[in-house]
Amino acid sequence: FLTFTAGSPDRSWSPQLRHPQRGLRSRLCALASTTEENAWQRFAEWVAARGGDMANVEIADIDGMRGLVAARDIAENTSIVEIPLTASIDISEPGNDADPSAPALNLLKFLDDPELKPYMDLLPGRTSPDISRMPDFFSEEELEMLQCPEVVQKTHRRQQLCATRADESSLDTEDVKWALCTVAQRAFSVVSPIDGLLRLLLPGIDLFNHDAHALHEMRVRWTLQGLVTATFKVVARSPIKKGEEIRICYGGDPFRPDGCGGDCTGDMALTNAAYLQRYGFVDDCFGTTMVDGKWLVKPESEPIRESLAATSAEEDEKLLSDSSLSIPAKTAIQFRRQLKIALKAQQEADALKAKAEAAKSEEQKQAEREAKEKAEEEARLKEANAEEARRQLFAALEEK
Ligand SMILES: C[S@@+](CC[C@H](N)C(=O)[O-])C[C@H]1O[C@@H](n2cnc3c(N)ncnc32)[C@H](O)[C@@H]1O
Repeated sequence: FLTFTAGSPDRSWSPQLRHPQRGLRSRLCALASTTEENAWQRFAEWVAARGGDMANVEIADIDGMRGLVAARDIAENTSIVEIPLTASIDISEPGNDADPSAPALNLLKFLDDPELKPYMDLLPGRTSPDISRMPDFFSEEELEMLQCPEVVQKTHRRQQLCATRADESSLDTEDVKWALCTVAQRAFSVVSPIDGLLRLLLPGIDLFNHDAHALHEMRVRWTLQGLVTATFKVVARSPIKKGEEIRICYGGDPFRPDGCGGDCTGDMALTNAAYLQRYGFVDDCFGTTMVDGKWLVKPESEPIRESLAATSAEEDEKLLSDSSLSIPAKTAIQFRRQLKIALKAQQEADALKAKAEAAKSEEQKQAEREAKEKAEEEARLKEANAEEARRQLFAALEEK
């Protein structure tokens, strides 16, 4: 692992907004004298001053991607990072939960708050790989390369929303898109016992990269100390050695306890369409492939299947060996290749299942039908008993 060292500043990690009212030009000049290393140190000190604890980790460049590595050995079941609610940045827009542009506009308002500078200085900027891989920044040609009309349509809607909001607020559309993507990648949705649904930036916790197999867990604990407050932490679920990169899982995996147990309808485990649109990358783990496969064989996915047929996974593989591909083009081809792999796997599994079904004798099929009916009858009975118990309880309470 390469930890960030002093050297020429990498401006791509800092927001590059061009709005003259915001005095960003002078801020970008000031940034030219910063280095990743001292930006990290200022950030870690800032988190500590706000009551957070990041002493167990440090920022690093791992094969070209920024993330967190263990600064020391970390024992199982201990906190890796802890951030109190008071160190979070609330970008919620009360009463407007459904509009993704609302927290994005709030992020833009906070961008030049001197109090928050150590955090804002670390946000990946408009030209960083993290942001360039978001479909919102793809050209029309690159969007077509996804071979997925559903994602293209959703991206067009997001682009239109950003253009409208930029127009209404006299902002640059690219800046609103940057903010929308940054919120999608980094903000957490949290249900507060007092305030309901909140959109929070959790400085430090948003530096963990994704691994579908990661065991480490994000937890929140609400407490009443005069005021309601909370602590957000990432807890080690296996021992971690100093220098190891630490990741968390962004979406459920069907095989994890919080996943769907192998019959996912996509509510818990994310599809690659969701990974791409929220985070700008493609996940090739087995669980995501399975969830993609189930999504892609559905009748309503016919337009996607037709579009994917334009090239084969093998052709896509060959295209990916071209080192001159732009970041968006590479991301788009990785995406469509992964969908083809998932679709083929699901179709083959379904064909095998159908063949096994056809090979069953009439007696076997009859026995299975009877077992299914029996199980359904038992479930109905159980529910009826529970309902009766509830009814009796309410009747007894009413009598009292
Ligand atoms: C919450 S941030 C994580 C920290 C981020 N890498 C940084 O430097 O600030 C999420 C973003 O990190 C990148 N990322 C995280 N995990 C990744 C993975 N497994 N593959 C590719 N990119 C990943 C993506 O750009 C994603 O949107």
